[in-house]
Amino acid sequence: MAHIHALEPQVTNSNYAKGRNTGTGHKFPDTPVFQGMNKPSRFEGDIYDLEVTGNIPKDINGTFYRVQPDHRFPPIFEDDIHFNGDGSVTAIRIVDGHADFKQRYVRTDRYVAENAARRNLFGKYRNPFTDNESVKGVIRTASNTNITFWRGMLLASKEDGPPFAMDPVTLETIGRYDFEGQILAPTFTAHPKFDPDTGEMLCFAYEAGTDGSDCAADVVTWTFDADGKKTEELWFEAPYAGMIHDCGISKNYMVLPLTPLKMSLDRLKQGGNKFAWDPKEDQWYGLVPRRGGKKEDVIWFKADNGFQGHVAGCYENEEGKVVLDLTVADGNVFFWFPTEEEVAAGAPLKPNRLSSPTHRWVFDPKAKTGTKVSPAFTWPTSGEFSRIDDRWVTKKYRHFWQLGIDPSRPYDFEKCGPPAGGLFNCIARYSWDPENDMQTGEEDVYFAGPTMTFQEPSFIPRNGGAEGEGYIIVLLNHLDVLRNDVVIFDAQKIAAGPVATLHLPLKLKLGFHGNFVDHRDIEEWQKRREGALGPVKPAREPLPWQKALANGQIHTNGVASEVNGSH
Ligand SMILES: C=Cc1ccc(O)c(OC)c1
Ligand SMILES: [Fe+2]
Repeated sequence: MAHIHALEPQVTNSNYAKGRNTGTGHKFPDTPVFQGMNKPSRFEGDIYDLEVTGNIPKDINGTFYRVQPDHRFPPIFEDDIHFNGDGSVTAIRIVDGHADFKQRYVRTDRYVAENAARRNLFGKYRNPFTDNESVKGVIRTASNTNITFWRGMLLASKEDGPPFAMDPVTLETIGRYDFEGQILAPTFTAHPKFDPDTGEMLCFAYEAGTDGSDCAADVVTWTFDADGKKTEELWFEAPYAGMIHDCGISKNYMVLPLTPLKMSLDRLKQGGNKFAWDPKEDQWYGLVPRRGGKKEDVIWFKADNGFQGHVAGCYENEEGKVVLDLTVADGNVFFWFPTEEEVAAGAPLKPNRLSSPTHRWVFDPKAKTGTKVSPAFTWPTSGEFSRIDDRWVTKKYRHFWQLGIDPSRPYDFEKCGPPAGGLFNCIARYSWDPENDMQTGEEDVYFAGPTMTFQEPSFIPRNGGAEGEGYIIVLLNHLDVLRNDVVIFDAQKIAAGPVATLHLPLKLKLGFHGNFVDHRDIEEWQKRREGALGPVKPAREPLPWQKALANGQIHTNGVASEVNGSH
């Protein structure tokens, strides 16, 4: 009798018929989204004292957190996308030249429901019309995009839902976090920003008006002071219902990049994609006053079509204008959300060949809304995932680090296949040159090698150091042997290569964002929370849209903002 494995090519897809999970098998799709480096890891566990090549600097005492989408169960739809995977958090605790590893899923409401059913119940990315009936009204977010530290807790976030709080030491999920009842909106950004001088958290949400799935243009911005009290809340409308992923903050403004990836409720109802790329639409930037602003005060700038990546720095220059530096690609980065025309034509999905330089925009707060702008200049860095020394958020900064895409370098296609997640084969420090009007500057580049790519870097400040003095910590993907390392560079000497390589005995997934947290901050908050402040309080009540749904009410646009009492 043939061994069962000999039959594998025939049985692999027994789980899918006509693109849908039939429930007859328990295997992930055979698509590139679930293969090779992208194969679900689904691992939770701990590794004490990782193997190290080189020396971990003794002055690092803290934890590097990062989060990855990692589907727990074979998806309902065979063509599911990476962005729809469950959030799974990595913690690399570094102390005294040693490093320990921990990996845990975020126990979202989605996780809990699917875990109990031992199967996927939520359908397509941000399309509740494709869900199993049993999870109607359950918060769908997978909390898979960023992990930030706030007042003694980690917040795992994804822009389609509220954040979930986790314990920074154990990675146990505490629960959905509503800022002690202060945020009842259905959505929350994956890119909250922290003002290093005031201790405030600046955050926002888009598609924020009703149930988080209305495809409308309602936007809200919030500020929390260092004591966790909400001090600002401003509701307004974006020029169109598109994606607003990252933001920049200066001392007096928040800048919201609006990307021409458009939402459509009709499309969702037909079981289609959440977003469609619109190559004819402008990229926009909303300039939002940080203090006491009214909705009439929000100024929108537009520029020729482009796809905004992540923000490096943002600050106000000597003339009081707002400078925003970020990568902007010249086409649709999210090729899995093609144009409506491409979908109608059944065009196959394929990555676009794009250039992605770093743009500098300079916005005049006295300009009229709708003003057309073009970049002040561009630095042809060709990359993504910019980071700075976060102590310089809101300030004129010198250094940023970015992953680079350099197709002129050797790549071992035979061993690695197409580069999963993009050919991020370089990491670089870029330092604006004050002698050259800060328009270009020094490039300090390290090439990973022909079988390796990087994930997003994070900066670790050196105690008492000047701007950019410290380390860069970053995940390295071994695409040939499907394993990950964590590498640490001297932040000022990237080209010199890693000072330490921490070897993981396993493969993670391609993640998105991460942050380093100094251990003194964790300890200080532990003391406060063991004392008068008390433990982190998760949300106690369902969100307004959930209550409305449970009462059979139709949750119309504006209901949530009335509940929030802000108009
Ligand atoms: C990188 C951007 C991005 C934008 C939206 C998402 O839902 C996401 O999920 C991982 C990632
Ligand atoms: Fe992001």
